[in-house]
This record gives sequence, structure tokens and C-alpha cells, in this order.
Amino acid sequence: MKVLKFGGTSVASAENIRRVKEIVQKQNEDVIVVVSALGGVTDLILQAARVAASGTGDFHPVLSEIKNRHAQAVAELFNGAGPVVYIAEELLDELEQILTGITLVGELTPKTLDRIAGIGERVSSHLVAQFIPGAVRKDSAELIQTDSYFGKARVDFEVTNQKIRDAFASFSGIAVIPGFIAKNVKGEFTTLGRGGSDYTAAIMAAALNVEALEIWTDVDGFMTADPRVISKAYTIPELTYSEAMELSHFGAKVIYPPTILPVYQEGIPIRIKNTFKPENEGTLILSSAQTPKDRPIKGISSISGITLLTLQGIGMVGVTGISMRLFTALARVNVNVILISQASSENSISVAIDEHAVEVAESAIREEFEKEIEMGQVSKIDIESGLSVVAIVGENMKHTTGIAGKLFSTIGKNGINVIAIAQGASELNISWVVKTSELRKTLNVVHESFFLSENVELNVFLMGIGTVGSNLLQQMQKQQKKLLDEKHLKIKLTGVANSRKMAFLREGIDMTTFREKLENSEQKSGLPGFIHEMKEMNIYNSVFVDCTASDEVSGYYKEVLNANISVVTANKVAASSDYKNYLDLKDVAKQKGVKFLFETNVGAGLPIINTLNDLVNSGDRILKIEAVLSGTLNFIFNTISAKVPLSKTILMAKEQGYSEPDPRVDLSGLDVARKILILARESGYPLEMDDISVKRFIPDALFDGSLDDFWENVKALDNEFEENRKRLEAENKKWRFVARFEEEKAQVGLQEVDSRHPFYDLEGSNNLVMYTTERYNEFPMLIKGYGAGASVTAAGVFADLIKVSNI
Ligand SMILES: NC(=O)C1=CN([C@@H]2O[C@H](COP(=O)(O)OP(=O)(O)OC[C@H]3O[C@@H](n4cnc5c(N)ncnc54)[C@H](OP(=O)(O)O)[C@@H]3O)[C@@H](O)[C@H]2O)C=CC1
Ligand SMILES: N[C@@H](CC=O)C(=O)O
Repeated sequence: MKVLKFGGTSVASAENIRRVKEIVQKQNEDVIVVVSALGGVTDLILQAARVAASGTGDFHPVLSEIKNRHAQAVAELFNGAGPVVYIAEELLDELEQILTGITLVGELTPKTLDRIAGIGERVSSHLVAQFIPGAVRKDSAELIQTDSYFGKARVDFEVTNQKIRDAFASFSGIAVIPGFIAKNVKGEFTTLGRGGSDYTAAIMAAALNVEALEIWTDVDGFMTADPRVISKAYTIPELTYSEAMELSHFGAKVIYPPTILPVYQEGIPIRIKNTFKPENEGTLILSSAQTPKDRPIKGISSISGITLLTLQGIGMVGVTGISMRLFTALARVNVNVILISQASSENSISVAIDEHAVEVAESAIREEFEKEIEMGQVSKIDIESGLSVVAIVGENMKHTTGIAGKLFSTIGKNGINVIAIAQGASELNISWVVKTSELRKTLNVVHESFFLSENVELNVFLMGIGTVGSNLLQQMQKQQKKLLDEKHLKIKLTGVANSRKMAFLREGIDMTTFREKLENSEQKSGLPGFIHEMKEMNIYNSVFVDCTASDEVSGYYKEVLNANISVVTANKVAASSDYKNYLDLKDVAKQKGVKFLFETNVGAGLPIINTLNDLVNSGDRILKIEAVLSGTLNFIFNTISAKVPLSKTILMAKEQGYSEPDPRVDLSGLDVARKILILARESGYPLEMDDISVKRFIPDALFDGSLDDFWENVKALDNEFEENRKRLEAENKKWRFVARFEEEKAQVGLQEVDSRHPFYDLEGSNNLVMYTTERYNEFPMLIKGYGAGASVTAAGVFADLIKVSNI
């Protein structure tokens, strides 16, 4: 024999009751079907009762709604005819009479409330019993005997078990019984409290020692986390009774915890099934459940609307009985304590309680500790609201080291502050308190780290979709699937902006249609707005990617890093800003456990900074750097000819994506000065921009005025450059714009090199860096290749991005 319990949603309508019938008829054994009231009906009854008792309103509209709900079900299931019509009418008339009585006396006692609260179950059990051919209805109120603690009556198991066993002694077939209701010894109706129908089912199952209890509901069972928050949450196949109890206690509303007790004592398995997807396996709850070895955590639960109440004072240290008095005071006023945390110094005790109970709890504590407060032994009662308790649950945690370490380091790295922690010695759960505003992020981070560790998610907020930014998106889009399949890295574009518009999408913006998304966005671009939105979205593993050349954007890095968001940037402004800012950014990133990466600041996608870091970190010392670091200038000097004048080469460099958005930054030597400054700093020398000597090869006057003026005026240099070029050609020399760093001094400037010089043959927009170090001394280390251009730069940014994920 089995007991099947169907909740309110499972019997909410005629259509759903048909599903119930199908499920019941598919059983190959005797079944007891326990039903709740039609979904929402119990709440309506309670609402009508409150309206009636208040004496200020009319309960009839609510009653009509209750009657209509049932009339509709009866009409659809029985064509509005048959004995069930009269039974339902009779029970609902009874409800009306009692509501009228409540209105007349203007009072609603718990006893009266219990008299009517279960009418929904009484009606629904008749409907279901009549609708399933061959089913008989039995009345649980006549089987379950309780005390007279109306609202949450306690079961007299001795009497109850006997009555149930007698009633089912020679039973076979299908029995339908109402959940939630019982009677006291005087024959008065009582109810079993919240989740009472689950409890009815468990009582029946335990009394008859059935083979299994099935709880049919509207979810697929216990999930690894709340699926409304974690889209990737999945059903947990098996749980132990204790794990199920813990998950339920911390907010998983799949089963009412006391339900578990009677069946747990008898070792009867509970299966949670979805009425609407009966083909799914659901969750099986039993004494010892299977847990994959690499998954010591079974699930994550959370409860919001929590307030943390902290009793604090040095007078509490070493004094016995403080905790006892605190908890007794709270128990006296019926306040349920959800989590307790006490430091070993005994200087404070914190309790997490429902936020609605704060006032009553605080005054009970003040009353209890009145004397200590007066004498200053208890200095204060601290109240912190807007909190949530989160718990990870799993029996196998106690056999596994490092869970807490992994948990709190993941949470910390994502900038989530843990306010209080509790872990019982049973190690069945670790629970902690966070701000509710951080709850979603907390759940995501923890779920990702314990359940989906094979997939790391990276949430990209991209500023700048010009030459480099748009190429980066193309590469990400192309590589997305491969990274997911082979590296388990899921890259999402969660925010994007140019100088005019910005757009955000938590689930990820389609990288092929991001331009349309941006054009259609109603959000005007703005740095403070972008950063605010990014912080508000509060997504774990977020990266801010700067593909602009803007100093305004780079001015926000510190704020971004401080929000535990990594920064990946192609923009050279920050790393070449004043030394203190450069150091600060590195320090903040380190402190916050996030990354600040700018490999593309020098040599685009070439591994110039990473190599330097490796050399320095492994104990080498940089003695000299000689380099060609401007793709634009090298391209210009390799392209200029009798047919292609200087002004044309500059335009070509811009068109081919080598130059800065404003090419004067390249031509003035500023871009190269920034690069050698960054390399000097990464080598460990605290240089400032003023320490770099820059020798310009273009008259200063060309850098004044607008960009349009520049394009117009630069043509005037063409003849002079052509003259010089001819001379150079005759001497078999080439122009190279060279950066040099040695003995803590750096300079950049134009050089004429002959064919013996290593820079002579440097083609196109290539860069070349020579590191002379203590180890690479006689023969310096050379790094050479494309030093500018959309695809190589985007690839460098992409590589930095991937580094953030630590895959
Ligand atoms: N090109 C290369 O080879 C290399 C470039 N870099 C660096 O990459 C960066 C980008 O260069 P590139 O792609 O060529 O530049 P582009 O001019 O092509 O693109 C710049 C992008 O930034 C956006 N933008 C500018 N200011 C802001 C702002 N305040 N807020 C939001 N968006 C803004 C622009 O928007 P809008 O279009 O609306 O103006 C545009 O989308 C530069 O810092 C450059 O130094 C680094 C290494 C190599
Ligand atoms: N404008 C730069 C691009 C790379 O940093 C260059 O030309 O080198």
C-alpha cells in the first residue's frame, strides 16, 4: 500500500483533478489519497473569517468566490449534477452559517476558525473520491485524534494509529481522505497547522507502515537551489531525511518539516513528485541517500526577511545562564530562532529571527536583561534588518575537509560580506547571514561553485565597441561554444556601451545582434550610470572591459575593482597615469581578489607584459629595454614612398585600425611614451610620465587645434618628409621610432637605422621588444610580431578575459 498526497495546486481545478485521477489509476496497488483544499481556498476561508470578525466588512464577496471555485469544478467534472453537488452545497452553507455567526458575535476564536478552516479539504476530498471510479472517501477527522491546541493541534498517536489501523484493516482499493483536519477527544474539529495535509499523509503512512509516501506537488522535487533565482538549479535525486529536513527548515517549501518525523521513525521512503510532470523521477527521501563523491553538498536554501538581533556587552563574558535567559525570553513570546551565532569570547550572541517578530523580541530581551542594561553589563541590543540566511546542506560534508574554506573564499572573492555564521557540530549544514541585496549573487556564486563547477561563468561588461571592442565581440561569439564545450567557460555579454547608449541583460546579450540591442536601448550612456547598473546587477564573476581610449572611463577603475569586479583594459591611460594611481589599482585588485589586466597596453596581443612579469617574478632583473612599440609609426615608416606621402600613410594607419582614435597620440610619441613607462613600471621602476624624454618628429603646432585641422595641416609636411625619405633611401637607412629604458631613464624618439640594426627589417605594423636582463644578457630576449590592429588587440583582450576566469 502507498499513501499519495496531492497539494492545493494539484487539485486547484477540474483539469488538475483529472490529472490526479490518472496518476491514482496508474498505481498497481492499494492507495490512500490525501488531498488539500482546491488551491487558494483555505486562504479565502481565512480571509472571509477575518472580514466577518472585523465587523467592518462583508464576507459574502469572498464566500461567493469560494462557492464559484467549487461550482466550476463540479460543473466541469460532474456536469453540475450528482450527490456531490448537494454535499458541496451543504458544506459551503455550513461555512456561510458560521461566518454569519462570527459576524454577529464579532469574534473569531481559534476553535471556531478550526471549525471552518478545513472545509476546503472536506469538499475537495468528496470531489476527488466521487471522480475516481471505485474510490471511497474516508474521513480523517474521525481517524486522527488530537489535543485541543486549535490551529496546530498535537496528535494522540496511540489513539490515532489504532483508529487508522482499524479503519484500514481489511481495506483494498482507493481511499480518498481530506488532509489538514482532525478532531479532539470531544469530537470538535482541530487542524494540524501549516502544511497539515503533508502531515496527515505522513500520519496515515506511518500508522499503516506503508511501502512509500508520495507527495505530489507542483515542482520536480527538491532542487539544488531556488529555480526562480538559479536557472541552472536541478532536481536532487536522493536526500536523507535529515537533509530534507534541513533544506525545508531553510526555506525549501517542498515539504513541511514535521511531516517527515512519523515516516522517518518508521523508515518509510518519501518521494516528491510533480503532478504536472509525472514522468520525472522527483526526489527520493530515505535513511541513507546516495551522494556523488565530488558533491558533498546536496542543496542550498535561503530565507529572506530576517533580522539579526545581537546582545552585546563585556559583562556577559564568563557569566553562566545568559544564553538560557535569552532563549527563554524569546520562547516566552513565541519567537522562533532561525540561526544562532556566538563568538567564543562570549562577548555577544546573535540570533536571526523573522523580521516581523523584532519588536516583540526586542522588548522581551530588554525586559529580561533590564538590570544588566542598567548596570552597563549589557551595552546594547543591536538590530540589523534586511538580511537573509543562506544554508548549504549535505550529510557528506562531515567527511570532507575544505568545504567551509571553499565556500567563504568564493563568497569573499565576489565581494559579499558575511554578517554571521553558524555550523552545528553535526556538520550537516553551514548557514550564514548576508544582506538580502546580496542574496541572488550569493546563491549564484555558491551554486556555481558547488554544483556547476564544471562550468565557470564570466559576465562581461564591455565599454567601447569600436575597432577593438567590436572585434572582441566577434571573437567571443565565434569561440563561445568551443570554450563552453572544451574549457567549461561560459562567456556572457551582460552589459555593453558606446559613447551614446548602453544596454544590459542579466541572461546575456546576443553577441551577433548587440548593435541593434544598443541602438534600441533607451538607456543613455554615462559612466556613473554604467557603473551603477553593473554594481546593482551584482552578478558574480563580473569583468569590466575597457575598449575605449577615454581617460574618463579609466578614472572609474578603482570604483569598479572596489566592487569586486575585475578590470581588463586595452586603454593605456590608467597604467600610465601617475604612479600612485597605477599602484593603487594593483593594490585594490589584490585586496579584493580580482584582476586588473592590461596586456594589450603594450604591443597589442603580443605577450610583452606577461613575459616581463614572468621574468621579474622568477627573480630576473631588467637591465635594458629597447623596442619599437608603435604599430602605427612602424607602418607609416614602412609604407611611405614616392607615391604614398606621409599624410596618406597616417590615414591608412587609421583605416587599418592601427592608430589611436586620435592618431596625434601616436604621432606625438605619447602612445610610445605610455608604453615604455608601463614596461619600466612592470620592471619594478617607479617612473612618472615626466621622467620619459619624448623627441617629437612632427612640429608641435600640428598638435594644437582640432582633429580636422590636423588632417588638413598635416599635408603640408608631405614634401619635407619626401625629401628626407629620399636621402634615407640613398643612405640605405630606415626610420624607426624607438623606445629605450636603461638605468632608470627612458626616452622615445625617431632613429635612423641601417641594415645592421635589429630594427631595420621590422615589417609593416610589427613591434619588437628586446629585453636585456641579468639572465638574458649577452643575447637579449626578443619578442616580435603584429603590434597593432583590431584582431590581434581583441585577441589580447580576450586572452586577458579568459585569465580572469582562472580556467
Ligand atoms: N587599435 C589597436 O591596435 C590597439 C588599440 N588599443 C587601445 O584600444 C582602445 C580602443 O581603440 P579603438 O577600438 O581603436 O578605438 P575606437 O575609436 O574604434 O572605439 C572606441 C570606442 O569607445 C567608445 N567610447 C569612447 N568614449 C566613451 C565613453 N566615455 N563611454 C563609453 N564609450 C566610449 C566609442 O563610442 P562611440 O563610437 O560612440 O564614440 C567607441 O565605441 C584604445 O584605448 C587603444 O589605445 C590597444 C592596443 C592596440
Ligand atoms: N596605436 C597603437 C595601437 C597599439 O597600442 C599603435 O599604433 O601601436
